Amino acid sequence: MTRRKKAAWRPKSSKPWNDNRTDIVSPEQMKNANLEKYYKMQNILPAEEWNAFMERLKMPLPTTFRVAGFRETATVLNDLIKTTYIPTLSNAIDGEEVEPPAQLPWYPDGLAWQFNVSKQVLRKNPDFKRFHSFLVFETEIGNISRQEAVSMLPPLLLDVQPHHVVMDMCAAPGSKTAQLLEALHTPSSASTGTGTGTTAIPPGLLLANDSDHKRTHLLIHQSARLPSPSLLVTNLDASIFPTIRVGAECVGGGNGTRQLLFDRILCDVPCSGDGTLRKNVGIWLKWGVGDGNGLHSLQLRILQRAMRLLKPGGRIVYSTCSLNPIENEAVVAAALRSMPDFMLVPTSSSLPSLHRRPGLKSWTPAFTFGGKRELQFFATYSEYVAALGEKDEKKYTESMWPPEDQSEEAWDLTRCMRIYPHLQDTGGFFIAVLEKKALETLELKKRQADDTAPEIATKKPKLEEDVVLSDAAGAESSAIPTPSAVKEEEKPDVKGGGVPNNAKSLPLNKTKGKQSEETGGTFKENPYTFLSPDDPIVKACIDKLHLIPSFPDSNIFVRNPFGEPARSLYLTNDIVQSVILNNDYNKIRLMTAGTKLFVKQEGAKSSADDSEESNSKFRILSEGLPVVYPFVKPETVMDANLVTLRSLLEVYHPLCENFQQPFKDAIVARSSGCHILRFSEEKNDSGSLTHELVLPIWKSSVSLSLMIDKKAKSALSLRVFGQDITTAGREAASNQKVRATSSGTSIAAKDEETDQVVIAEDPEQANDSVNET
Ligand SMILES: C[S@@+](CC[C@H](N)C(=O)[O-])C[C@H]1O[C@@H](n2cnc3c(N)ncnc32)[C@H](O)[C@@H]1O
Repeated sequence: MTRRKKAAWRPKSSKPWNDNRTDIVSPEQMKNANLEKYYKMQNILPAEEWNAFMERLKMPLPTTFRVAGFRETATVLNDLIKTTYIPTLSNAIDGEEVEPPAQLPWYPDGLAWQFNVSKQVLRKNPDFKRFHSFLVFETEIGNISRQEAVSMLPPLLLDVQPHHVVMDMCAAPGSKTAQLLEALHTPSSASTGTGTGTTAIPPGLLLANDSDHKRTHLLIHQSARLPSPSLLVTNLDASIFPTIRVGAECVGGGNGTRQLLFDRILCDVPCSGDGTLRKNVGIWLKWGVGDGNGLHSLQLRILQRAMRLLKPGGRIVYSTCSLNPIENEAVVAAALRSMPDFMLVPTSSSLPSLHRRPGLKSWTPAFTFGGKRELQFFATYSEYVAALGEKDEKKYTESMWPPEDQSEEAWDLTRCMRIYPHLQDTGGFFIAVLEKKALETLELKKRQADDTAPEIATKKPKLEEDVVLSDAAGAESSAIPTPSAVKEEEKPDVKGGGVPNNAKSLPLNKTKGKQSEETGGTFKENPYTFLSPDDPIVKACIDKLHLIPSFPDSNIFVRNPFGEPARSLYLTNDIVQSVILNNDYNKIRLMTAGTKLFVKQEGAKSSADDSEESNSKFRILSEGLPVVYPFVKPETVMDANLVTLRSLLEVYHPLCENFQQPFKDAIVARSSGCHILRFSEEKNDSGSLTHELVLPIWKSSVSLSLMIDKKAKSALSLRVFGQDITTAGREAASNQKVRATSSGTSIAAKDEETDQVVIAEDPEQANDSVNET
């Protein structure tokens, strides 16, 4: 379970950007004798760097953010930051040179930024204020993600491709999940930054898991910002993550089902979090050696489980925001020794402009005994055991000590990556990249080791599943003691919650209701019921949007046992559908899958009473449009210009007859219901659109509505027209003026009072768990 610290560690209120948390810990309190003693003993740094390291630990973190979302949108927004905002942000203020935001040099495509300006500057400088409100709006709608710089690293090193089967084992609140999803939707290598376009429906999948139910909801909220038919979210203990079955046709062909093995796994495990000291200043008061010691066993079990779920040739990134070797190198070393078919990938040449240090080869665990705070260091496990009194429990395992034999090059711990705060003004972090030997290498090794090799060589190659299972068996007989062996789960029972393997070839409506039969335990999610492509609502949605035949119309599901398209229709890709059909969603605690695509337009009136019209009451969600758009016949999309966009933003329901020609005639001729508008690049006196934009509208009998939410409208308005021209935006501005005038307080003074530089806080920060970045 997560080690969540008590109330004293949390902010009293949400303070998004005020990192200098003097409300909790004064600068004088930023010291901890045990912490210093412990890390000095570990020799984490050369002596001459120690002071710089400690000084930096006491300073607030600079603000970092990432331009998020699908690659094309992100690139457009990033260009806007570079061309519109940055040139205005380098003025001297009161004679003081202000550093404009700078791109993190190691982040692909320059999509991540860092800035470090005082609140005074943000208050005084109108250009910074303008930049700030741009960031606020774009963050609220998910185009910008405020994330610690070091926390952006693990997904980059995982090198996810669209065809990969990926798992994020400890995913909540989901900032790294969002990056992984982006990579899954970006053809070509996301890590090298060469990705350009977007894959609307990638063939691979991302399974994001977290054992904390509440935090899993945050994760779902976060990842909904990037609609993906390839996403699954589960709520399980990663250290005993069950076997997932999938139709053989999705994993190389054949009949029946196979165990789903992963190409890529991120283990961003729960940790003591002392690398986040600059942000979570409460750690200065609370840090204890027991935090890391107590987590070692869980961390190791999670990593070992990931290793068993990995395909041959696959890759795992293990990461923590802790500096403690017990949670880092010790876990990696023990895991490698328990499964010798893995190697550590050298990381020194990846992301060349990132300053990092190699992993440690030696360290000395420390403990406190008898309620005393004094640390006792033990160079070996046997010294520790010898020091225990008769009544003392032998709580810790040998795996916490450095391995004696470190001659194996493939397990060289210096291949791990350590990031320290003083190296490039970040938090502290640890990353190890592990790879499992490819199938051919494994088989060759088996043959060499086996006297009966010639006989085996004539047999069919082993299934991936068999190889993994035999590895697991090997692991359990390994000489290295591990905190607790993970049992290989039995194949899940597919009868209650799943359907036969050939479900897709069965009439799909036969699956309706099946999964609702078993709703054991406390898991109370609605079932997943796939609709037949012949379902009248599915057909109406497809017809209305003029989708081409390659649209995966048999992958649409609803979340009720009866297959009633009551409110929302969701879309998966083939492999996610196969996971849903071949597993009991209760047993795998499947919280959500795929992406919501169509929703019923409440209050929509049909102009005719026939059922075809009433089926057209469903509309495409704006978030789902990027997924569907590649399947829309281009000639059915309506062209519109900036004048039309302005009217749609300024008024909630502009009348069709008030639009300019030629759009007026075109929209009048359309039936009521959902339509898609396309705006091309354009510049006029009032605004400028630098990229093609597609938006959904709803036509009632006489008027139109732009079907994006208020915040998205405001953000779009700021981007295109340089100001918030929306009804909501105008109302908010005039209310603010009235409030300021009636209280006699200027808006600037108000800012001073709140003492914040505000961009909507990311949920990670809102939850303020000490053990994460
Ligand atoms: C460091 S945080 C993950 C941060 C996340 N990767 C991100 O970037 O937003 C660790 C997470 O592990 C979860 N966790 C703790 N124990 C777990 C377990 N046994 N299995 C799965 N998740 C666990 C916690 O709930 C927490 O959300």
